[in-house]
Amino acid sequence: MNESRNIAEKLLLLRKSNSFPVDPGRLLRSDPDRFQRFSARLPGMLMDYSRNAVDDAGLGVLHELSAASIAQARQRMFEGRRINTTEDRAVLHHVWRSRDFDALLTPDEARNCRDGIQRMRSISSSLHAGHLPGLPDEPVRDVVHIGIGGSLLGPKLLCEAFPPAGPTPRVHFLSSVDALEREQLLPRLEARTTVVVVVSKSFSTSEVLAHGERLREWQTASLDDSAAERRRFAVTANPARAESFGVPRSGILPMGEWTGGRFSVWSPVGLTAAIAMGPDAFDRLCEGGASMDRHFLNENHRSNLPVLHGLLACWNRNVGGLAGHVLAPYDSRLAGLPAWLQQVSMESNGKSVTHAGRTVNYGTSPLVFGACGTDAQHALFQAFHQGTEVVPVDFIGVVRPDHPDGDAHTLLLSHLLAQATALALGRDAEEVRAAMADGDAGSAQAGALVPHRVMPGGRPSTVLLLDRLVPETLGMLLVLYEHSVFVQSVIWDINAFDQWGVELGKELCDRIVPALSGETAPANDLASLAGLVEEIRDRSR
Ligand SMILES: O=P(O)(O)OC[C@H]1O[C@H](O)[C@H](O)[C@@H](O)[C@@H]1O
Repeated sequence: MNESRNIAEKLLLLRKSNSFPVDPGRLLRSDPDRFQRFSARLPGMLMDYSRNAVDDAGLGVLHELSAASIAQARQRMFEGRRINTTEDRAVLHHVWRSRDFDALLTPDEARNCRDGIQRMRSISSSLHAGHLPGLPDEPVRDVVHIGIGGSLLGPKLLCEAFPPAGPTPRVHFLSSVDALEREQLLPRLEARTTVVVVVSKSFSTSEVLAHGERLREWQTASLDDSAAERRRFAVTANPARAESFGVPRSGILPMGEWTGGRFSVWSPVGLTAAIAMGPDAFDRLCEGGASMDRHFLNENHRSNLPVLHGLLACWNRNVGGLAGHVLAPYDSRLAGLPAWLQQVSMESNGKSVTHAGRTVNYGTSPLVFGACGTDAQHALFQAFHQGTEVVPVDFIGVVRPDHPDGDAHTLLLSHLLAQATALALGRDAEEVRAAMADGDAGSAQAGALVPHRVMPGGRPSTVLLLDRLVPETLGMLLVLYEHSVFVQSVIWDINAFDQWGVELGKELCDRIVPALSGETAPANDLASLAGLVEEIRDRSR
């Protein structure tokens, strides 16, 4: 019997035992040392998981059940085994962080990657400085990054976290096939001072090609062919397609078949980010990420941040029966983090069959969402405090601000701590009445308010603190999440590295286009759409 499947099933049994989960409010009130024992540290980072619904016994069971499976799966990934079995691929995105290409790649691949990193460095260094590579007299003021999913979310997050220090180069992102954004952008750009970076592992994604073709047309309307080509770059695992699209070979950077899109920001897929933050800062990001890889590989599971984070996610999902997971970064520079993790978690672990193809009887990826605190407090948090769904929250804070307003920063971090505390401890009827004592708590009207003001508490959360938001700590944070998601996949016995679920929609779309544009009637198996297709066509006349 498969051991990983046993872990998830045993977690379900714990849920039925009624001893778990444990109210985190009760745990915090009864154990003054809980913070010390339920927190883990790395230089530059702290994870406080004391507000989770797990006690020593539960944590012990989690470690006991999972230790061997995690160690084995982790070793297989870092040894370069083909753990993405449905696509028969190794999972090697971590080599872009360690840059130790020779250990796991063929000599040709290693050479190609090293060359790719060097060219990425020199291209990004010129563009960061505001001119075309090798042509200091050709200014560049705008960079348009075209990509979707894994070919966009990581670079966008990094560009928001570490934007260029000066007014240029300005960075723009085009993803959705909705053309409005693009058509509003183009009149603001000048072809001679703009470079286009097309990022697509397959170089066949329809959204990306649609934008790419339009941008290519826009370039050639005002530039000769060679000037236009010099302003085009591509990152892909399919260089032949990029070349026939019109990107010169010197502008095509590799990403490797063994780099999953959602884990690709460390590879040349991060070119736009390296242009914005500068190549040195990009290297520091990768170093931070590599340090988290080493920690994940070598640290005892009891103080191993990705292992603990992943196990707690499974605890919440399978023992707590909780279907959501919220990210609340208390730093506007991390606004892109929820969208990035959404893809990393939901595309990796949004699966219902085990490696062996058996349908699971336990929950897998939670529904990940989130928004920056404190904005989220004024929109989402009411439901987290008093709603019928309990949603675990990751609070992410940065201890030292990069602005001079210390009072504002103290207020920001106080909000973070207050929310985590209120979720865990809540406020019972007696406390509500006491809090109302100044007013007329005894009146019938006030009494009727009490149930509305009771906060159930017992709601789990984790606090992740970065000393500062610098490339190294963000690299660590992203890798913490990547490996947490991997740990969850081990417990759930699912392949985190394929995404077959996105295929059917793409195939259907290809067949709907001719019907919607009036060339054909919807095929028989799409008859359920005939009414809608007709309505849309009628209404667009
Ligand atoms: O990089 P591309 O080949 O253009 O793919 C872009 C994205 O689209 C696909 O549909 C997948 O769902 C994503 O995993 C991928 O990141």
